[in-house]
Amino acid sequence: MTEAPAHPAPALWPAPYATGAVEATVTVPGSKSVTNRALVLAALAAEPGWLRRPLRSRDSLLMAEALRALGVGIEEGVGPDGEGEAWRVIPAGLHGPATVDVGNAGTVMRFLPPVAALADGPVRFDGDPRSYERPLHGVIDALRALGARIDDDGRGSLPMTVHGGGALDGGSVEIDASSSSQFVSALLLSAPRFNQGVEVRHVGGRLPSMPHIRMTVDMLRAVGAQVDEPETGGEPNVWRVTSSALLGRDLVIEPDLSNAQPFLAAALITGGRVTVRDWPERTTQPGDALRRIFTEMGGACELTDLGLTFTGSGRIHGIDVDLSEVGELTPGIAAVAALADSPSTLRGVAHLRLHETDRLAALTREINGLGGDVTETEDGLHIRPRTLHGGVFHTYDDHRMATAGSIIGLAVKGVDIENVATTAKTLPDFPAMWAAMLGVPETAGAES
Ligand SMILES: O=C(O)C1=C[C@@H](OP(=O)(O)O)[C@@H](O)[C@H](O)C1
Ligand SMILES: C=C(OP(=O)(O)O)C(=O)O
Repeated sequence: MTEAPAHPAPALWPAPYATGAVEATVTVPGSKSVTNRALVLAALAAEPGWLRRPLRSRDSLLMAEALRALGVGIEEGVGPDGEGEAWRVIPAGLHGPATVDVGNAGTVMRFLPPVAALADGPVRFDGDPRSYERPLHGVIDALRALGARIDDDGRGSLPMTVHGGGALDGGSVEIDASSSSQFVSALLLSAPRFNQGVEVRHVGGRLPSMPHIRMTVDMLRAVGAQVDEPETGGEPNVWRVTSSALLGRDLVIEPDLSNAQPFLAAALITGGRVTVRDWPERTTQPGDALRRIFTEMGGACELTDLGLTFTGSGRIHGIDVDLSEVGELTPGIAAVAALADSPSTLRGVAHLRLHETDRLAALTREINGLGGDVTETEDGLHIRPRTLHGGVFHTYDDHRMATAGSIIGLAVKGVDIENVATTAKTLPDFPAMWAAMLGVPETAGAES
């Protein structure tokens, strides 16, 4: 985690305080994880495809821009049925030289180097300062073992150049993906285009974010790839993808259930009722676990034809929970836990120290800055609820820190979120959506 910036003065957004029970119905934009996988798979397909209701945010636009730089056609417009936004993806030969800005998007920095290895020239990868600190060695080492040439000046991280050779051998590789499941997803997504496909064997400590690997496998199968994996009878910690052509599909992107979290939390915290439209009946998104986790923290949910309705009970309970599978939900759960009637222990998320910021340190510092009592453990947080007071909640360029602070602001007067605009990484309209949920005017400071 970088120090909270002292100069220039950060833009502050007064987080709206909820004066009563929140009653709202919300449409949450498309999933970042599904959109960015769909873009990669469509770009590697043998025929054009459609993405309907894609997420339009910093992370997905960086992915689209990078694929365009490699020669892929991506036309943004409305779908053939005239309903909502749809992007047409037209695969083409992948060309270098090209440059890719990954921003601070894990999906872009991990999923695209294998695609770049298939290009016919050098592809330079660079990004935000934080992207230099996020682990990438799993992808770099694996690609080298599979036949790619990569110049990273020996750092094992960004910036780097992938010298695409027009094709990649592929084959068997061992990786330690305990610091990010995205290493596995990255290799699997491009593997149908490797000459020999791939066999990825994870050999390190516990693999986090398993639902995201399931999402990768499901989406590969949906475009015709043949995948063997542990959960359908394969060897533990081994994934195999066969070399094959991929279909161009017409895919409707699910709403981002992790970005639904603050809205469901609003119902939980205020004893209100919030419906998130179009919640999928079946999904690999980790956000689906909120149904169980938030119910345990106080409240009830119901899945109907309209979506998921969560009703708060007026009480918020602490929770002892392993979040290893659903790490990206941790900031929002920590925020709710800080307002609960009993302590919480959040476990299994040591790898969050390598996310957009060191999320364990950032949550501890910012909740304690409002009068909270949070301690870091080896693999998570221990949160003892205290009466909180207003103050500045710093976000460290982390979208989920901004939404976590906003959750606390619903119950605590005078919380100012520094740089709420960082939510643009995955949810650019967050301040307006939050104000609309509460029926209040959008406040200043949100636009900078
Ligand atoms: O594959 C994906 O789309 C993601 C995987 C997870 O990464 P880690 O396994 O690095 O936590 C998750 O936290 C991230 O938000 C999105
Ligand atoms: C960890 C996250 O993002 P990324 O895809 O950049 O890893 C996240 O969105 O919580």
